[in-house]
Amino acid sequence: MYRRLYTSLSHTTPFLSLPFLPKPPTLLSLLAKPQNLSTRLLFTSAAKMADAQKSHPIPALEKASKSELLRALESSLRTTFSSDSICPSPNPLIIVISGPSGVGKDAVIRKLREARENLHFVVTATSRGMRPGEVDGKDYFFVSKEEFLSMVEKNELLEYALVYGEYKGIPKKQIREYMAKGYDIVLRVDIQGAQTLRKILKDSAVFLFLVAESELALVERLIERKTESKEELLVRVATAREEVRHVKNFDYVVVNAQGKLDDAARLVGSIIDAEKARVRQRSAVI
Ligand SMILES: Nc1ncnc2c1ncn2[C@@H]1O[C@H](COP(=O)(O)OP(=O)(O)OP(=O)(O)O)[C@@H](O)[C@H]1O
Repeated sequence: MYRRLYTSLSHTTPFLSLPFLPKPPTLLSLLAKPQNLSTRLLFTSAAKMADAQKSHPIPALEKASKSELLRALESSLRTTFSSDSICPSPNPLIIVISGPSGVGKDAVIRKLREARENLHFVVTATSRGMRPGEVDGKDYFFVSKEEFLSMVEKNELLEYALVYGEYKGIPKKQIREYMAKGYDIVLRVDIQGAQTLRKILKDSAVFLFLVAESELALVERLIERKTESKEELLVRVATAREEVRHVKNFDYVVVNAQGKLDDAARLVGSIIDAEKARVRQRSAVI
């Protein structure tokens, strides 16, 4: 092709001797020198290796021990092999788990807590009453409305919201303390909270959206939980329908299908593992 272009140009435009166009390479010149940069580099480093081998011969592989071979390789390369980690340790990660009411956020987090270490599950402060089985300081910090508003006043919360008539908010202090110790942070928020956190944290945190396999499954789950009044149930179901549209603002979507809680928790764990292996790490500052 190159030869054809060169020939046709020099034939059709005789007044142009085309000094800017180099002559096509001859077969001999092709054989004589390496053509591209990588071949040339290979050639050069192979030549260097051959020199090094002459001055520091590497013993026969079948006769030398591993440490003899290591020493010989080191002296050939004129450097020692470092046992330092090749990759720096990953940054502490902030994982935001959200989804419609009753989808299983608490249930998935409970499973995750059993299965993984080095995760800190931020305990949210709330002004709502305690549900049966909940423990203060473990499930939530249950505070009065006045106490909650005082925390807001002192700028102690990363984000807060009024949800179904009750306040919920994330204390900053806990996040800072645990991130300083190298823990990954799990935040459990409703969709409204996730939207606010996205604005504050942008891409420095990873956002997971939990969904049921269908709208029907979600409603059945809420009915079976038996923690809502008729009126609350209606509001939550209507809200959930609207909330599913927000999935596009999240990084990952995890289906928590009926009876498949373990699978959902495992998938969340795999997402955390993948995030820890990212080349460009997220870096959150609170
Ligand atoms: N995969 C699942 N299969 C069956 N039941 C489930 C599954 N996941 C959660 N549940 C049950 O569904 C109900 C709602 O779950 P959970 O309380 O964890 O939801 P939530 O998203 O935290 O709700 P809210 O935002 O209202 O607090 C609970 O009774 C829980 O045990």
